[in-house]
Amino acid sequence: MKIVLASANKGKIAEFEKLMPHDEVIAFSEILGKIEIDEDQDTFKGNAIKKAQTIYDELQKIGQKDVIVISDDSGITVPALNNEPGIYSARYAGIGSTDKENNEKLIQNLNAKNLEITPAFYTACISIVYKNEVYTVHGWMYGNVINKELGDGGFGYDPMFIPNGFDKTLGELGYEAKKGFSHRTKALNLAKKVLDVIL
Ligand SMILES: O=c1[nH]c(=O)c2ncn([C@@H]3O[C@H](COP(=O)(O)OP(=O)(O)OP(=O)(O)O)[C@@H](O)[C@H]3O)c2[nH]1
Ligand SMILES: [Mg+2]
Repeated sequence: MKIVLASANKGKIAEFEKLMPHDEVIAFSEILGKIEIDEDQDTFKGNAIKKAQTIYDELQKIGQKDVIVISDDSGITVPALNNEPGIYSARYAGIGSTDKENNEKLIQNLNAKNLEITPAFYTACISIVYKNEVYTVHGWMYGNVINKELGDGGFGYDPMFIPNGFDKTLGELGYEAKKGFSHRTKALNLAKKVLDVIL
């Protein structure tokens, strides 16, 4: 069955395609074009459900009834910075900001507190909508964030994040390492169990 990803983030879409090599995975924009979804909920879960439900409803309107929609709302949390940026990770430096601008803002805020390295974690909430029922699962990845970017693998904050058990950033380690233990991998492994039950 066709799985529609309710995401416009190229980094995430590339990861989902690699994590689900046996499924027909398609980004919503290939069917529906550009849709802006206001991520106005106060949790990863709330925003993940809103994204999946919005895309599911749009597909129903054009007669694509028998689809599975999967969304991902994710971000990085730094306890020493009052849990910033958290659900605001994609727009930390303002709405429409690039990964580079968000990373610069995180570096500035770490430097303002003289933090060269401090604990941080990623959260991913994946929501599934199928036959108008909603399911959600979460995954986490723990480690430290540093006040500089190293490596150019991954996306977003990956060049600033050193996962527990490693001495390199995800930007240096690259996707093959990240996919073994990332927040998205863990959440998607649970999502696959949900799909096994409901399909
Ligand atoms: O280095 C990173 N490695 C990751 O594995 C990762 N996962 C999430 N993030 C950050 O958190 C925001 C999510 O925000 P978000 O869930 O709203 O996604 P988004 O707005 O980019 O796309 P969409 O899926 O909503 O269309 C993203 O932009 C990234 O900055 C990551 N950064
Ligand atoms: Mg978003």
